[in-house]
Amino acid sequence: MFQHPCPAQTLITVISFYPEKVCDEITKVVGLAQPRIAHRTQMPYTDAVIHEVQRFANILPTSLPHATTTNVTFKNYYIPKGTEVITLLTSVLQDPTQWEKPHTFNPEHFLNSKGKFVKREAFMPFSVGNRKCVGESLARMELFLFFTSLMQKFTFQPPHGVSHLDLDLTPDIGFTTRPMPHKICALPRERQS
Ligand code: HEM
Repeated sequence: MFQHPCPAQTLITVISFYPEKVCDEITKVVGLAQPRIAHRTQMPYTDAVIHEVQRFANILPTSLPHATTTNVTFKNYYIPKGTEVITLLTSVLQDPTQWEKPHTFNPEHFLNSKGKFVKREAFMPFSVGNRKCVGESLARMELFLFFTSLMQKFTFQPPHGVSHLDLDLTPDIGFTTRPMPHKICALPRERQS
């Protein structure tokens, strides 16, 4: 059994419990300027948070279906030509042999003891191989620029009178894992000169 956390739940975890470190990094590296991709290498914590969101709440858990083009024997399983194969990316993204805390949101999965960003072989939300996502570079740029821009300009919280614990964070699991619709307030941050 694998857990499929809701992307919204993960985002709320991030904005509720992790904003300070991300915002400190934004203040230090980006300031009031428009975030640029060149900032990413100087922002290991933010990069780690984004990677951990994708690991913890991957939006395409079963990747895309494929079929074998020849007869294949894989790990003692005989798979005849033409068999449809569906890979479960979550089995790798939450593999207890690969991750220190597979079922916990933990940006430290992508940081070494000195706080430097580390790549992990088992990080594969875009799948692997010849047919891996062709939009990976674009998606990764967009994730960084959107996330840092939003965190730079807003704080996020539930509507007045609603605790973040009251929000319905049940994931809408289908071909993609999506959040259920819910209301959240984006409050402009005070500009500091
Ligand atoms: C966070 C964002 C994204 C995630 C997690 C994601 C994930 C994936 C995954 C898991 C696959 C299946 C790979 C396989 O079959 O083994 C895939 C395929 C694909 N993705 Fe993405 N993707 C994202 C964004 C994008 C974007 C922005 C584009 C285009 C601009 C894109 C275009 C494609 C295309 C064309 C394929 C099919 C590739 C093929 O069959 O050869 N994706 N993606």
